This record gives sequence, C-alpha cells and structure tokens, in this order.
Amino acid sequence: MSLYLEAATILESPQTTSLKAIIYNPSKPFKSPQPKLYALIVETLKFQDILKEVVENSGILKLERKLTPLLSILLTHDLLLTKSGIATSSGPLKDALLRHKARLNAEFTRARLRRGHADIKSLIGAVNAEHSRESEDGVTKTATGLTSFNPRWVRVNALQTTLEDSLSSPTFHAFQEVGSVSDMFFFDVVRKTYYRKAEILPNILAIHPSHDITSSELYKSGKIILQSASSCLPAIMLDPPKGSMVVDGCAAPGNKTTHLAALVGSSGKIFAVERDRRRADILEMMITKAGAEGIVTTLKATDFTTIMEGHPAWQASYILLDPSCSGSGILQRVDWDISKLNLPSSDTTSSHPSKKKRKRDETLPNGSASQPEERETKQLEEEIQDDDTSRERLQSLSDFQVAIILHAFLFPNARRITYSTCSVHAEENEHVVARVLNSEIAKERGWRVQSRDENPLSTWHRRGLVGELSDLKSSLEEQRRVADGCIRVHRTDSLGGGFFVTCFTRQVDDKGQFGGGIGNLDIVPAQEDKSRSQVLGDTTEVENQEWNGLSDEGPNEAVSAVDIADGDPRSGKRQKRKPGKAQQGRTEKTNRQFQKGRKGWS
Ligand SMILES: C[S@@+](CC[C@H](N)C(=O)[O-])C[C@H]1O[C@@H](n2cnc3c(N)ncnc32)[C@H](O)[C@@H]1O
Repeated sequence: MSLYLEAATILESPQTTSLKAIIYNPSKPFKSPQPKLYALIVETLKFQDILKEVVENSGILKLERKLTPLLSILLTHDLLLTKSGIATSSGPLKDALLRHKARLNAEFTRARLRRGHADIKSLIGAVNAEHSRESEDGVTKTATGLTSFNPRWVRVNALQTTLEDSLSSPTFHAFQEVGSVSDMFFFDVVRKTYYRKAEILPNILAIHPSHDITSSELYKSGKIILQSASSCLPAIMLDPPKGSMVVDGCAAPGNKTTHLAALVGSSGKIFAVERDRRRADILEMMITKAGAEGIVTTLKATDFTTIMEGHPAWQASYILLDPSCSGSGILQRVDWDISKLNLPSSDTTSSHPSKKKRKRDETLPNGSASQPEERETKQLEEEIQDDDTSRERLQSLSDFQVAIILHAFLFPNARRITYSTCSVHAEENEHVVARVLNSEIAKERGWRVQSRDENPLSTWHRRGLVGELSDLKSSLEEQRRVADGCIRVHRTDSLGGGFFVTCFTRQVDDKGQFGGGIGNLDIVPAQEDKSRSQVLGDTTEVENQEWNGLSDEGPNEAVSAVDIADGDPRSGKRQKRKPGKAQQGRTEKTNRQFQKGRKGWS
C-alpha cells in the first residue's frame, strides 16, 4: 500500500517545486519505485475529473470509513484504468475498494458514455490529447484567456562551436526552422522544429520544451547552454567589443559571464565577482565547462562594492550588473500542478492521517474558540502584514541594487553598465533607475540611460514604464526617453520569464574624456567602438511585428582557490599601480560624494 500512501502524501504536500523534483529528490527517497510513483500521480491528475465523478456517484466514501477522497481516486484510477489493477496483493484499503468493484465499474461506464466515448480507448485518447495540448507542451492559458508559449531556449556557445555546426550536429540535424515561437506549438504531434531571431538574438534558439537535450553531446561538452532569451538580453545590450575588459559584478551561476566571454573572445578579459562562496564554486564549474577559463578571472567570495582603485578590475570599460532581486518574473516550469487536484466530496470527508487540517470552528491553539469574525480579522491582519513585509523586502532589495549601481558609476574607465533583474516590480526596476540617475555621482560622471536608438535591442516593443519614473528629477520628456531606454519582458512574452534591463552610458569626447549626463537632452551617441551590431532605426515597426511572433522559459540563473588578482589589497601582494596624488584626491572626493549620495537614497 506504500505506493498509494506515498502518492497521497506528495499530493497533500504544499507544492514548492516540480513533481519530478519531489519524486527524484535523492535526499528524501521514497519506498516505492520513482517511475511508478510519478506515473500514478500524473495519470490520476489527468483523469481526476472522471475519477471524482465515479467515486462520488458510487457513494463509497460514506460506506468505507478507511478510504480518504484522495486514496479513493488513486486506487480507483488503477482499478479502472490500468491493465494490472491495484498494485498491491491485499490490505484493508484494497479490500474496501474491491467490495464496490461492480458499482465503480457501472459508474465509470455511465461517466464515459456521458462524455460520448464508446470505449475506454477513445476516452483515454481524448484525455491524453487534451493534456498534451494544455500542459506538457509549455502552452499556458492565463487567467485572462491569453495563450502563451514557453519554449526551451538554447544559447550556442561561440567559444566552442558555431550555430551552423550545432544545427548540423546529430542533436539538431533533423530540426526544421519555423517562423515564430507559436508555430512550434500548433501541431498535434510535437515536431522537431526550432525558431531563431538571428539579427537580435544571435546564437540563440528556441525549441519545443519536450525535447530533452541534456543528454546530448552538445550540452554535455558545453557547446550549448540552456539559458532563457530574457537572461541573454543584458550581455547583448552591454555589447562589449572583442578584446575588451568587462566586470560581471554579481556573477554566479555564470550564465551571463559565459555569454560575455563568448562576446569578448579570447583576446578579452572578464572579472566575474561573486560574494557567495558556494555559488562561486558553481560559477567556476560553469566557466570551465564553457571553455572560458582563459578569459575569465573569478573573484570568489568577493563583494563587488569592495573593488576599488588599485584592483585590476577597476580599469574595466564595461560592467554587467545582475544583482539579487525578488525573482518575481521567474517562470517555474511546473510539470504537474498538484495544487489543482479536484477531490471527490463526501459527508465524511477526512483528510489523510498524516496531515490534519484545522476545521472551520475548531479550537485555536491558544484554547479559544475562533469565531468567524475573529478569523476574518486575523486573516486580514495576516494579509496586511504579508504585504508590509514584501514592501519592506522590496525596499531593502532596491537599496542594495542602488548601492551596486552607484559603486559601478565610480569605475574610472567604464563606458557602459547594464542593470538587470528578473523582477516585475517597479521598485526594483524603474525606481532604481530614477534613484541612481538623481545621484550626484551620475551627474558628476555623466551617466545617463542609453537612448533606445543607440541600443542593440531597440526593436523590442515592451519598454520601461514612464509612470514609474516620476521620481526622476527631470522633464517629462527626459522621463519618457529614459523609459524608452529600458526594456521590460512579460512572463507571457515567450522569452523565458519576466525581466527588466537597461544600459547606462556616458559620452566620450575625441580625447577619450567622459562628459555630459542627465539633463543633457542633446543626446549624442557615444563615440565608442563600432562593434554595435544593430541600430535598426526605422525598421522598428516591422521588427515589432516579428518580435510579437515570440510570445515565452524562466530565466536560468552557476570559483577553487580564491582567485584574487595580484593588485587586490587582500591578495597580500604589493599593488602594481598606485594612484597619483591628483587621482587619489579625485577618488577620495568621489567616494565621499558616493557615501553622501548613498545616505540620501536610503
Ligand atoms: C541574480 S544572481 C546573478 C545571476 C547571474 N548573473 C547569471 O546570469 O547566472 C545574483 C548573484 O549576485 C550575488 N551577489 C549579491 N550581492 C553581491 C555583491 N555585493 N557582490 C558580489 N556578488 C553579489 C549573489 O550571491 C548571486 O549569486
């Protein structure tokens, strides 16, 4: 009986992760074979409506006190829908169900005929078809009736292979290109298809989520990396030229670090900074797997805000900031939503013995009987408290994100800085942008948000929310320009989850001096490298339509001996370059302003 009891326990537990992750978790093994357990739960969930109807109409829950609604549908599933029947030799629960076999069979026949199926085969076929369309295939129907598609996104690792070689490899050679993401979801049978938007998402492919490529040689060797399109946007937007020096300020697990490495190539240099030692281990593994060890120096257990003058990373020209955030945009690929279990009702409904829920008028733990009004007030209070906690949390995340950007603004040679989150909250997105642009540092150093037309992702239709930039101390026109310079991705946009990214830049004059800034409405495109692959200008309208063909996987978000470079004061070695007096003075002044600015914003 342990198979059914274990299945019931799983179905009753709160769903914090996918069903597969629960069943195949090595630290919490089940007695029953995992594939059997998985199949029983998935199949019962698929047929839950008809099973519920059969159990309710048979009235067995009133007659058999040992059977719970959940156990009754699990057992009835195997009794009626499998060739081998209930998978146990004997026992009180099996006996209880078998006493009513004839009645259950009769109700099942009625329920099947009511659905218009002459035989069981036809019923099973129809239920399977319905489920393959609606849940297994990454097609989500939102509450508003919108259909969104969740392909699996794959980034071809240009450090190890090319897109062409990947497409002709055994993994992909049978795949055919389709014109939009939605095209791969409209066949009854999943076909081997891929979608790409080469001009804007170079080396990035979308495939149907049912294709598991993790056992392929391409994946195992690091030639392809599973990374959502949303998560690829920051490196594309930063667009560091080949051979440039880049800092990835919040790097683990390393999706964006390895993407940056592919962009700067073997002549480039990346410092990947990660505060958390354990996460930094994964970062190092990912860098090795991607073949980027020669390009990336990992700064393990290092806080980005401690990188100062004298550290080699201080000289970087490009900085990618993807700091910790609330993660509210992340899509969970839930294989089976066990929370949507539709249980039979009975007058004698009792929950599973292991999980006793408090009934409506039961005594509260403090001994007092809860009255309905009291319960409602308590619930309301809890909700308000939850809301305050999340507001507080967002505020502290936002303060931390501001501090990270303000520190990046101090890097003397930085010309572009991207800031991204996988959050949908304006507090972590537009509000952060407004706060850093209002800072003294931004004004002194000439930092502004890159205009849409300077930006490789100018054709993406969903931009920042201008209404959330009202704290920006500037004209409405400038607020609009800033909003337009930000990119938002909705969870339903098919790029793999909700996302926000923007790029800060500053002008460089002919002598390589930085200048200009917010309030400078005379936007002159920065005189920088000519590496920008796209400035698509007036093709925007057409591009928007093409982008609209994309419409969804969640952004995937992976260092040995501490790899602190010689120049780092903590390395214990003499710093290679000491700043001159003038430079020292400027840094101290700027640091004081920075601290002042920081206080002002907290
Ligand atoms: C959202 S994750 C980054 C994901 C990563 N960019 C990727 O694409 O794989 C944020 C990371 O920043 C790290 N972090 C947070 N604060 C930091 C700080 N002050 N300095 C360095 N790393 C930090 C966190 O430990 C976490 O690993």
